[in-house]
Amino acid sequence: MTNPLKIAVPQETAAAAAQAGRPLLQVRQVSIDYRLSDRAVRAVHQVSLDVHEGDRFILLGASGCGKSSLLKAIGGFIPTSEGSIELAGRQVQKAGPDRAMVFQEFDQLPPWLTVQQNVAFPLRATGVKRREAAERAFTYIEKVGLARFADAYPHQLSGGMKQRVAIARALALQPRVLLMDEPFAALDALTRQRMQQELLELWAEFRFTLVFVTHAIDEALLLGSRIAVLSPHPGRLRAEIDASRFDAQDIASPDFRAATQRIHCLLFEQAHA
Ligand SMILES: Nc1ncnc2c1ncn2[C@@H]1O[C@H](COP(=O)(O)OP(=O)(O)OP(=O)(O)O)[C@@H](O)[C@H]1O
Repeated sequence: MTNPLKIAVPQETAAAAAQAGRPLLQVRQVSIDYRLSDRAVRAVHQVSLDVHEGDRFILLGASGCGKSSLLKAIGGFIPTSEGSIELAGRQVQKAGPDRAMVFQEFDQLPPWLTVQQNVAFPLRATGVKRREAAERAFTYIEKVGLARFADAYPHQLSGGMKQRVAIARALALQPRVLLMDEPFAALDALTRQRMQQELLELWAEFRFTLVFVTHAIDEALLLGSRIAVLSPHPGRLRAEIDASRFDAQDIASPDFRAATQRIHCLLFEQAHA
């Protein structure tokens, strides 16, 4: 069955990029500094990454290593100090609907809007007609299993349900890249596991390109097809790991444990470097 709501890919750009064999997202020698009143803090130092169409790309590192800063720069929310970020061959300079973001916080949904309105609102803001926005919003609300809650307000939902709404809202925009900043970190362990599984199911259906920030090694191995391990403060690219062979059934396997150990060593060694 064809899916009319498959993530939209501008054909000419995608074809051109694919023809040139270029990654969808190119991060080149990017550094990010924050200016404080008396000094500058370097959060990210000369990181280069290639993210290809359909990748589930993980930015993994200890707290404070600059993962969120890098994600925000990809989103166009903060500037880089040096280097460049290109999406489909175009320089990222500001935020845009081609990069939808899901955050960790449960309060990312305007509380005065229903679930349906929360998902439809950004679509309307990007010029989608009212009826199409309503239909598309409801389709994605169904996809995340919240059809019965379309008229509920955020305060009537659990943390996991709010994150599902945030995911539906982001996917409904049909972005070129879905950016997720530790979206499950504030959930209890069981809900987190369920959400990870659901995210993989959504990916299997829509094959979106995902850039996902986490500090949890098991989450990175489960969700990622590729993992960029970042060293601590300022974040530098320490290693890139292929994680495409793992899924939920592998968690107890020797291969999964070995990969966990290897990443642990990378993080541990660098912490003492
Ligand atoms: N707005 C800001 N102003 C000044 N410094 C900042 C700002 N945001 C982040 N930083 C600093 O930049 C560094 C990287 O922060 P960032 O939040 O990107 O790291 P992170 O790896 O995502 O951390 P966490 O996992 O704890 O969220 C930290 O030292 C942090 O204190």
